[in-house]
Amino acid sequence: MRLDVVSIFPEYLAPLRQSLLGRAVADGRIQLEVHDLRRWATDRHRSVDDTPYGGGAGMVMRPDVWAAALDDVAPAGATVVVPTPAGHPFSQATAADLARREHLVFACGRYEGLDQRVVLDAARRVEVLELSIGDYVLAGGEVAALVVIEAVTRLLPGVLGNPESAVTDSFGEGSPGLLEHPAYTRPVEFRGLAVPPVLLSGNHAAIARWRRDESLRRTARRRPDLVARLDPATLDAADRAV
Ligand SMILES: Nc1cc(-c2ccc3ccn(Cc4ccc(CN5CCCC5)cc4)c3c2)n[nH]1
Repeated sequence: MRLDVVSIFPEYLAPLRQSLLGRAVADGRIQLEVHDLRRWATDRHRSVDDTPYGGGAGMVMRPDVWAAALDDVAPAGATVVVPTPAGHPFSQATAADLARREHLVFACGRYEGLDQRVVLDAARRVEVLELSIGDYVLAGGEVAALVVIEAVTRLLPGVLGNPESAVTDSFGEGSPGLLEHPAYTRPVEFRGLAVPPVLLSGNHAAIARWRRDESLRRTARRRPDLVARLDPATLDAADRAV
């Protein structure tokens, strides 16, 4: 997979060169290039923003600068991801879809976002996805790009340490729509808090049942919205008793 990120704060993307992802980049399993948007600015002040038509607070990022950047960085066949508070909700399903693509380009805006014609023009020749990572407003797209890139690249074979967990995570295929159960490790007692005895029992059926129950309880308590979406066919009699 090739990743290109365009931003006026390229150093914001430095975390992509750390940890497992950084190693995948260093050994060429992932190609990563971060570009400073100002490279495509034309005037001597290298300005990238201007006042909004129709008035309103803040500044909007200029279409000419962004279009020039995407012309260079996003060839036919690339997928352009534009983080925005107004985007389609980013989900594990979206991450799995993006993980199957060869070339992702992230257009990270600042100020009040990009002139909409940047999206409209790019969509004429590549797929453009406007994505929101949650219902809160960040100061720019860089952190959202880091979130999407991490969620996507951890699904790539050979990038994640433990391929198994990508399946059993809360929103992975392993346990559809349930939050994951609590996890424990040594010591067996810590500051007066014990590990649930079932986990020490070696009774794998009882352990699986306990984990399932805990997932159902947590999901019912913290995410009633997910419970509403659960497919009743995936709930057995014991589930219904929780
Ligand atoms: N999931 C998620 C993604 C982002 C995000 C992504 C890219 C950019 C680029 C600039 N901004 C700041 C920003 C500030 C104000 C407005 C204006 N809107 C009016 C009403 C609510 C806000 C838009 C945009 C970003 C924010 N935030 N949250």
